[in-house]
Amino acid sequence: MSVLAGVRAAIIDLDGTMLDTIPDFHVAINGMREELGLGPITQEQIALMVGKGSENLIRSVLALNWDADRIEAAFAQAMDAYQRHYLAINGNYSTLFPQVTEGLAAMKAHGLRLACVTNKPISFTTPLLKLKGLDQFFEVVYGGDSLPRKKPDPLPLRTVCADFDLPPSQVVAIGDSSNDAQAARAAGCPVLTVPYGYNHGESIHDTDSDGIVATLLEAASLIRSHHTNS
Ligand SMILES: O=C(O)COP(=O)(O)O
Ligand SMILES: [Mg+2]
Repeated sequence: MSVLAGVRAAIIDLDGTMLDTIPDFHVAINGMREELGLGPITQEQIALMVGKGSENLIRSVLALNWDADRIEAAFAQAMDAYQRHYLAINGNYSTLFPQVTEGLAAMKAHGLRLACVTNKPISFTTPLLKLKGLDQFFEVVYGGDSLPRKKPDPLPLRTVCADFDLPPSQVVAIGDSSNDAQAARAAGCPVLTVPYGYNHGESIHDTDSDGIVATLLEAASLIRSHHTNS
């Protein structure tokens, strides 16, 4: 996988890559639904809708019951309720996927610079990274509302490359979904995917990437092996 040979930095996705946040989403979404007079939905339903930011998630959740006009009429109230419920429990039900901390530590030890780019709002992201002890690894963190456009647009990845003063070919993106892969391809970054996250109900094998890694620790080893071989 020679595309990894010159890699000097990594951009890591959050939901579905570092943290299993579906249980947090589940509590917050059902809290919002209850306020709107709607019944609870399952974690499995929510996992199909996560990855394209809060607005998309709320619209998808409401579309289970309501038509477009009704969604628009209630959207501001729904977002307000969702944000309030999410911030009240942010991180309490979510867990680290296996070997995330070890993988990030290994990447740092190999001299890689690290950024986190997520479609999660930055007001959720910053306290969550801190609570889970992940903030220490990242020089740069962008949420879904930090920049004018979010993934799958390449802007957040290109911005990190500029921040690090590195060409995209030297910055690998690692994520769990086709959003991450599309953003990376459009930015010109190599991309690795993990198979355990949320890929809109699609197999990660159908997503265009430079390789599937079982954990972030495996990603760290793979990047290192290409350094030492190059
Ligand atoms: O909140 C989301 O849409 C998920 O975001 P992420 O997978 O980009 O971290
Ligand atoms: Mg993700």
